[in-house]
Amino acid sequence: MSGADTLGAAGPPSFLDRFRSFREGLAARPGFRRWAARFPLTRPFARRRARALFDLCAGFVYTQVLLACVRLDVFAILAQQPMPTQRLAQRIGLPLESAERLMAAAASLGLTARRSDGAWAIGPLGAAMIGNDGLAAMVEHHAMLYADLADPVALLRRPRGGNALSSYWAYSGAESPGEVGADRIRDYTALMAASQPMVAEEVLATYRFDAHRAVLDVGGGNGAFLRAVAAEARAPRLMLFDLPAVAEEARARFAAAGLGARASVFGGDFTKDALPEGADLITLVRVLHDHDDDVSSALLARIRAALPPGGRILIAEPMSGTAGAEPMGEAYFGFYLLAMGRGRPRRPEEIAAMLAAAGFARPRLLPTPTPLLTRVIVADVASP
Ligand SMILES: CC(C)=CCC/C(C)=C/CC/C(C)=C/C=C/C(C)=C/C=C/C=C(C)/C=C/C=C(C)/C=C/C=C(C)/C=C/CC(C)(C)O
Ligand SMILES: C[S@@+](CC[C@H](N)C(=O)[O-])C[C@H]1O[C@@H](n2cnc3c(N)ncnc32)[C@H](O)[C@@H]1O
Repeated sequence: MSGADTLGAAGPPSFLDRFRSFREGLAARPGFRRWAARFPLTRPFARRRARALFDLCAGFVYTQVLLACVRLDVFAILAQQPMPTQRLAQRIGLPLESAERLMAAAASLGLTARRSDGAWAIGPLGAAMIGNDGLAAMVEHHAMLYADLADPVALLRRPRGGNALSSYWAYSGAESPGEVGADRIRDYTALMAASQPMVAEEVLATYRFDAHRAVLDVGGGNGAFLRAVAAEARAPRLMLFDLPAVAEEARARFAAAGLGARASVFGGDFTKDALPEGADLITLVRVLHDHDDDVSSALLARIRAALPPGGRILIAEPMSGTAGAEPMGEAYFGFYLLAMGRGRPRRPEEIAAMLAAAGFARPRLLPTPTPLLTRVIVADVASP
């Protein structure tokens, strides 16, 4: 992986920069836009831009169509059996006209599809929601995010914290995260466990855990990730560190899964407490981006201190600058974490630099099947 981020580096604008600036200068002129929308050679570009800008204007409406489908369980119903509007309306408890309106909207977004016999069926994007309870839970919990984003400029101006999301993620605003009680961790821990399968699938498709003696998952939630590892890899012992209230839940879940003897669970606060030793691999799954640079760097140093020579760290989370999924990092997680009050999505190069500063060597970005969902970086303890 290459070195530090070069954003903001001085230097003359490139040829491409100058071309873009010329092009956008033209596009900013209403008269040119009018002409380009009619001229056959520029018309396709004009239409594409109009559509892209319209999608940005309408994004909230689209997401509410999705939310209505999730709340009314439309995808599961249509996946079971396509049906005409009348029957669907009865099934989801909507007036006929509203069901027709919702289905037409959902079909235009690829969530459902109208068959040639007039019945509604699952669409390509609705099909991707089937069996993914975590995604449905994410869609539901966005109500808090949208409430916090109602005035985005105010959100950008005010000191961070004091939002719906910052109280939901109780550790993000807490003076002493270690004292956060069971009632404040329950909802986010359930959301993380529900959405963990889509992340674990990506990590397990990317990295083999078999070669390790013991894996410590720091910020491991109720243990969903480690249970997925245990199902694939027989060898490693399982170790989990999280806030005391979360750790208690993880302990109960491991016992219920028959993994009580294979798993050791530790409660604590990784901003203050040392991490348990004994693992040759420490994982951070959807943890680093939650924290500002000082806390993240200190956490990496603690992880380094807990690892033996030859030990390894694995970081799995969505990252900035993911080709083909740029808005996921910069726009979605950038603003999500702003509303949460802490942290930022980082580019792989930035994480690599933080790892080097904490005493890790050979950072590698491993290819995951769906980089939008998560990317994976591993690095090894540097030899002295
Ligand atoms: C046979 C023929 C002719 C054709 C085949 C067609 C074909 C190849 C179809 C492909 C089917 C396929 C494989 C579809 C795959 C679809 C996938 C993988 C869809 C995935 C979608 C994932 C989404 C929308 C993920 C959304 C994730 C969100 C919103 C995550 C939010 C996470 C949050 C808020 C995390 C919070 C934690 C914190 C606080 C930041 O730490
Ligand atoms: C976004 S969740 C990710 C959970 C899990 N790794 C997953 O991907 O499903 C972040 C986790 O870090 C834990 N955490 C946050 N701050 C912590 C701290 N100071 N000490 C220990 N754990 C902490 C949270 O309790 C939570 O379980």
